[in-house]
Amino acid sequence: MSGGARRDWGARGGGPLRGELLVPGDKSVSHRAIMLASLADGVSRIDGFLEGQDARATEAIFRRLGVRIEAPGEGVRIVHGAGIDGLRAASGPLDCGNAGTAMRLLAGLLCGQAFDSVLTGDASLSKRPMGRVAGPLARMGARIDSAPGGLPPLRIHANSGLQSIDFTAKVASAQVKSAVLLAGLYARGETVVREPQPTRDYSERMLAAFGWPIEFAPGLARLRGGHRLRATDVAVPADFSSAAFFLVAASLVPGSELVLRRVGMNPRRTGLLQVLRAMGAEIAEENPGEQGGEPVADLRVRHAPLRGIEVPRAHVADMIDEFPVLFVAAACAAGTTRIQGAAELRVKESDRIAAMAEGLRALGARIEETPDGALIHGGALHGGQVDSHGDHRVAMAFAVAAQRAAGEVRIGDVANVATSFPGFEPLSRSAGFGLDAGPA
Ligand SMILES: O=C(O)C1=C[C@@H](OP(=O)(O)O)[C@@H](O)[C@H](O)C1
Ligand SMILES: C=C(OP(=O)(O)O)C(=O)O
Repeated sequence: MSGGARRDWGARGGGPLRGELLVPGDKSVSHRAIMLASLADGVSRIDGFLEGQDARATEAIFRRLGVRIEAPGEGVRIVHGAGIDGLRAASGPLDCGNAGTAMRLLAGLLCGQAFDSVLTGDASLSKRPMGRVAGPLARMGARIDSAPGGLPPLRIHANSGLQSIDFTAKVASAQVKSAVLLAGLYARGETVVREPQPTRDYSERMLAAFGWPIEFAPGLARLRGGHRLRATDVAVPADFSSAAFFLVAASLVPGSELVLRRVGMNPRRTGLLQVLRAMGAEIAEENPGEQGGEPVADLRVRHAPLRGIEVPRAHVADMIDEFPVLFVAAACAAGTTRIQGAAELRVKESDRIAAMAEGLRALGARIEETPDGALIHGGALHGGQVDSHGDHRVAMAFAVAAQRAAGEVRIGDVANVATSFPGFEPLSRSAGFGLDAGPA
């Protein structure tokens, strides 16, 4: 589940980047579409489903929980909803693979069921903190056992009466918010989640689309237990986080012009766009529209010289998955970029501050790490050997760095790119990236 055999890349600048690209479907939306469609009454169709390992892990888990899911074509799923109380116990543990989203949202959802479940993950997920969901869920009356330190695996005991809570989260995390809201579907009374900074609101929007009464505004969500979900079709937009690699690459490589088609533009996801523009990037939004209740647009990006900035803390949650590639933009910009308030990066698939600082230094960049960010001094990059630490976003960020580096960049341990961005290699090559799969 965690990407299979080790793979490496050899990457180098291949000249200007050009063309029109459609990146795969949004990962956050794909996870949630499977979950809510599985719990709904009736049949839902999902189009644009991400055929990546993370979303497929969630799909496989719901099949094991007794839900019939057909896959008639690439990116299409027909989900025969089991109803809000229709899931069945699976025999054996449920493997979330590399997906923090799967494990944390499922923790919330499964503590509302009439049976016990065990959630496991790969080596990376097994090091990620689950106390942040187990804590509030325990306050709701859930019984969840974890390994020492609040780590996976999680054993979730059958629901013996969940109570609603009014929960003020310490970390800005859509996964924590979603876990509490999903448990709230099964709780008596009104569940309220308050956030220190607003995070992506896909769970809220999608619950509303499936007919569950919910009130939400940036930083706040409230719902009551005891309703039912109505099947609905979901059209998943292209993932902004996947488009981000091309936004930065085309900005950095002279002569480039790329169009990223039909990209999801939920304002809680597009912080990188504001930050890149403040750095001098030329990115235009064209053909704005709507897909599956989400704003979408084509993004046209042209090469432009970038300058370092202080990244506003207010944007951090809105670009939490884009920091690896922002590190690359900053390392190639004129002047210094300061990142603060981003300690969450240390508990993602890898410690993304350490992984990016280590790799960019190996390519000649000057970076000072801080506990919650970094100071990145822009300059020229040379070739070298870097390690992605098994982290998909770190691997793709270094493939972008290589397009601007003076020599070849060898990137170790890239198999996990398939968790979020299947087809990254051919798609990026079609845009002009120099990128080969090398020997291990
Ligand atoms: O809810 C989601 O779908 C996600 C929330 C974010 O995690 P946190 O909630 O841990 O910040 C993000 O990093 C992850 O890729 C997807
Ligand atoms: C952090 C990420 O995902 P998850 O938490 O679902 O593993 C990511 O995709 O960058």
